[in-house]
Order: sequence, then structure tokens, then C-alpha cells
Amino acid sequence: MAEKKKRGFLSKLGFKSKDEKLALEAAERAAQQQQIDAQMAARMAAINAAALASAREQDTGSSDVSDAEKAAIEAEEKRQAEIQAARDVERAKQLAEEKSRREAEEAAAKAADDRRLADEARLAEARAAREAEETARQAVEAKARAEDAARLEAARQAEIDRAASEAEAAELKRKAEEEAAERARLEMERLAEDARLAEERRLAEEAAVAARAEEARQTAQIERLAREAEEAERRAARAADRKAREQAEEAERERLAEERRAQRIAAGLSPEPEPEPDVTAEGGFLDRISKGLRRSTSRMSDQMAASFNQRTLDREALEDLEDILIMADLGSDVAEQVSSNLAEDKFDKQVTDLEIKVALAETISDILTPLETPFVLGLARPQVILFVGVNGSGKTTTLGKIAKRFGDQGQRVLICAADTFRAAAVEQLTVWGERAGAPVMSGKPGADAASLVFDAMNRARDEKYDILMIDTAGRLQNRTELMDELAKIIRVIEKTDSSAPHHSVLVLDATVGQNALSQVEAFRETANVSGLIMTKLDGTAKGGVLVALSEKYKLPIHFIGIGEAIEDLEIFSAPVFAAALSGVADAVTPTANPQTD
Ligand SMILES: Nc1nc2c(ncn2[C@@H]2O[C@H](COP(=O)(O)OP(=O)(O)OP(=O)(O)O)[C@@H](O)[C@H]2O)c(=O)[nH]1
Repeated sequence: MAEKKKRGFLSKLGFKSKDEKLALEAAERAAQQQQIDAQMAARMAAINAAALASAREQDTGSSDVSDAEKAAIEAEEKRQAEIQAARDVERAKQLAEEKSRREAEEAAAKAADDRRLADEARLAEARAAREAEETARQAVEAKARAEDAARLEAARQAEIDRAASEAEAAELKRKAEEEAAERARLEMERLAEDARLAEERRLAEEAAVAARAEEARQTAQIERLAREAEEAERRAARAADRKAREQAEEAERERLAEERRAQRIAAGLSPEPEPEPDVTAEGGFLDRISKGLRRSTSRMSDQMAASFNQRTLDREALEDLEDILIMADLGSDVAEQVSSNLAEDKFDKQVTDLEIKVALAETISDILTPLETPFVLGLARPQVILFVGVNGSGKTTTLGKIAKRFGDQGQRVLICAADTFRAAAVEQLTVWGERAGAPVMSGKPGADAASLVFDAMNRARDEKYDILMIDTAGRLQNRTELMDELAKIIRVIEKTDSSAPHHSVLVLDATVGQNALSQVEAFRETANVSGLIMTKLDGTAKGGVLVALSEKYKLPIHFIGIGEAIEDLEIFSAPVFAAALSGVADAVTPTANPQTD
């Protein structure tokens, strides 16, 4: 098609196709041939006319026709001959032209035919090519469709297979889970049954222990009541003695005073003033504790004296008071209690620092009195006493001081140096043990403390010691692995004697101030602390922390340490501690000699 278009366009421009050129050439050649033929026909006509004239000459040679006629005839004949010849030439020419035109037309028709045939052939060829192309394309499409269909079929089959295998796997999993759940349920039932039986056993054991404990408590109570009755009797006797002595002394004093008055009157002098009564003796209990707590007391006393010299107790004064108490480590709860107790009676009134100290002493005493708990040994033997606390809180020293007291009371004491980390602790205990007359069991440095405690428990039981005192290594409350070791020691003790340890004493260093609260928190949980001893109250201004932690944790308090010497461990007395810490003792004790630091 494109070829055909191209040719039509070329012929319009005057270009001839190859066939047209051939046809034109053939027509030219035919025209030339016709010319040649016409020339030949003219020459033949001239020859014929000459031959006709000579024949006539011969026929007429002897006739009488004039020469002019003869010439006219001859000229006429010649003209006729020439006309004829020209007609012949013209005719021949026309024929030749007619022929060459026909041939040209035929050639053109043929060329057009050829072109048409060629175009048709080309069109047929193109159609065939297109059809072949179409067939091939259809074949490719058909193949692709077939492949797609095969692929889809394969995918569908694969999906069916996958779903089937998933369903099978899910079914297997479900069955396995069912079986596992059933096994777990049976195991839970078994464990629950075991636990129930164990609980029954435990309850039975607890009931037995409780019955024994109750029996022991009742016995102890009877003994205590008996002791108390004896003591009351002794006290009553002593009081009666003292009263009689005091009455006698008073009578003597009055007699002497009367005598002196009489002598002075007789001598014309005025009577002498009455002497102040001696409230506390120098070196007595209150005096010792007041001196021990001097650092804690003096700063607070000075601040109160400076702030409350005849001051009106308004809101600002109460806030100042709370600040002073909080700075003395008594804690905000205690500070609020003191200020609200004081405000009840004295708000908007003039107060002195002594009135404030008395209110403080009363509040402290109210908080501490329920916790004032003497260190009483139970009936079980050996009595196991465990000492716990952070490093350097004074465990070893305190244990030694108490061991000495027990030794003095005639108790047989065994000491276990379960502080296997610090070699010096063993030496320290050995010295204390010697003073108390108590053997000291120790292990190699770094040995397992729990196994040493196990051995000590067995030895104390086998050798019938009254008391086993166990000194443990100091450990910071945030060191989990050390707290775990302490828990292990306690488990070993409990395993050997389910009622032990009978006392689990937390030794606290007063100099750490508020940090003591977090120590109580941690040891209370791990060591099931039964009571407290606070040491180093002599070396700090933070003694108020004992009140703060008692208010919060309400743990029994057995002793307080007010120095390193053996006699510097005092049985805890709430009113005495309150009087000493508040500074009231200084105000009423003439022997007191406050020294500020
Ligand atoms: N001022 C004063 N010092 C005390 C008191 N109690 C103990 N100390 C001293 O505190 C220091 C530490 O006492 P230790 O008994 O070794 O303390 P610890 O808790 O056994 O120490 P670790 O075994 O390291 O945990 C020693 O120098 C004691 O003399 C006390 O009440 N007042």
C-alpha cells in the first residue's frame, strides 16, 4: 500500500515507472519505423510513376500528341502521383501513429495491469503477512492464556493443598494444646492437693507450735507476774525504806532547820532560804543519757532559745518550730504533732523555750513509750539472737556489750562470728568474747557464712548453751546479693530450729540520720527485724531520727549506744530519752553542763 502511494505521488511529479518508460520507447521506435515505411512508400510511388511515364512514352512515341499535352499529362500524373505518395505517406504515418498509440496504450494498459497485479500481489502478500501475523499473535495469546490458566490452576491447587495442610497442622496443634492443658490441669490439681496437704501439715505444726508457745507464754507470764510481784514487793519495800529514810531525813532536816532558825532568831538574824531539792544525782541514768545526747540536744536547744524567748505562738512561730525539729532529724510528722499539741493550749499566747521543750518531751515520750521494750530472753534454749545492719553500724561492739551483760548474769553464751568478710571483726569479737567469758566460733576469711551459722546452731544445741549470739557482716541495704546471703543465713537458722531466731536485732547508727529509715525498710523485710538498737547517739546531732523512724515503723527499741565503752549501752527508756533529747533534762538537772559543739 505504501509503495503504491509512493508511486502515484512520483508519477504526479512527472516521474515514470520502469514499465511506462519501456512503453514510451516502444512507441518511439514504432513511430520511427512508420516514418521509414512512409519514406519507402513515397520512393516506391515515385519509381512507379516514372515507370508509368516511360511506358506511356514508349506507347505514345510515334503518336501525334503534342509535347505540351504530353508535358501537362506528365505533370498531372506526376502531381497525382505525388499526391498519392503524400497520401500514402500520410496514411502510413497515421497508421504508424495509430499503431504506436495503440501499442503505447496497450503497453500502458499492460503496465497498469502489471502494476495492478503487482499491487494486488503485494496486497495479497501483505494480507497474508497480516493474517500470518494475526494467526501468530492469536497463537501467542492462546498460549499465554493457556499458560495463565495453567498457572491459576496450579496456584488454586497449591492454595487448596496449603489450606488442607494448615487445617491439619491447626488440628494437630489444637489436639497438642488440649493435651497440654489437660496435663497442666492435672498437674495443678496435684500441686493444689500437695499444697493443701502441706498447708494442713503446716497449720497442724503451727497449731502445735502455737500451743507450745502459748504454754511457754503462759508459763513466762506466770513467771513474769511472779517476778513482777516480787519486784513490786521489793520496790514497795525499797520505797517504804526510802520514804521512811526520806521522812527521817526530812524530819532531821526540819529539826536542824528549826534549830538553825531558832538560833538565828535567838541571834536576831533573819531565817535562811530553803535549799533547792536535788532532782537527779550526777552520773545517774538521766545524767548519762543527757550527756550522751548532748550534740543532738544542744543545737536544737540553742535554736529554740534564740527563737522562743517570750514569743507569741502564732502560725509563723509554729512554722519556725517545725523547721527546727525537722533540722534535728525528728521528721515532718513528729514536727507537726509537736506543733499541733503546742498550738492546742498555747496558740496566740506568749511561750518560752522551756514550755516548747516540755511539749516536745511529752510528744516524744508518747511516741516512744509503747516501743520501750526490754531485751527479754524467752524459754527456748539456746536463745538465738541475730545482729544485722549496715557496715560499721556498731553490730560487733553492741553484741560484745550485751554478751558481757549476759555473761555477768550467769548465762552461757556462744558467739558466732558470721562476718567472714572482715578479719578484724573476728579479732574484735574474740576480745569481747573473752570479756564476756564466751567462746567465739569463726570461719576462714571468705568462708560461707550460712554453713558457719549451721555449725554454730548445732554446737549451741549440743553443748546446751543458753544463748547463741550471731554477728553478721555489715551490708548496705541496696546490695541485693548480700541481702540474699542474709536471707540464706536466716533460712539455715529456721531449718535447724523453727522457733529461731528468737531475736533479730537491727543495729542502726544514729549518725546516718534519715538514711536509717531506708535501712529499717530493707532489713525489716529480709531479716524480719524484731527490735532496734541505735548506736553512736553520743557522736551526732541527728539523734532525733530515732523518733522519726519509731513514729513510722513502730519497732520495739531495746538499747541505745552512747559511747564505745562497755558501759555505754543503756536500756532504752522513753521518758528519759524524751527528756534528754528535748533538753528538758538539762533544764532540770543541776549537774548538767551543756557544751555546744
Ligand atoms: N561513739 C560511739 N561509737 C560506737 C558506738 N558503737 C560502736 N561504735 C564504734 O563504731 C565503730 C564500728 O563498730 P563495729 O561494732 O565494728 O561495727 P560493725 O557494725 O560490727 O561493723 P561491720 O562489721 O563492718 O559491719 C567502732 O569503732 C565502734 O567502737 C557508740 O554507741 N558510740
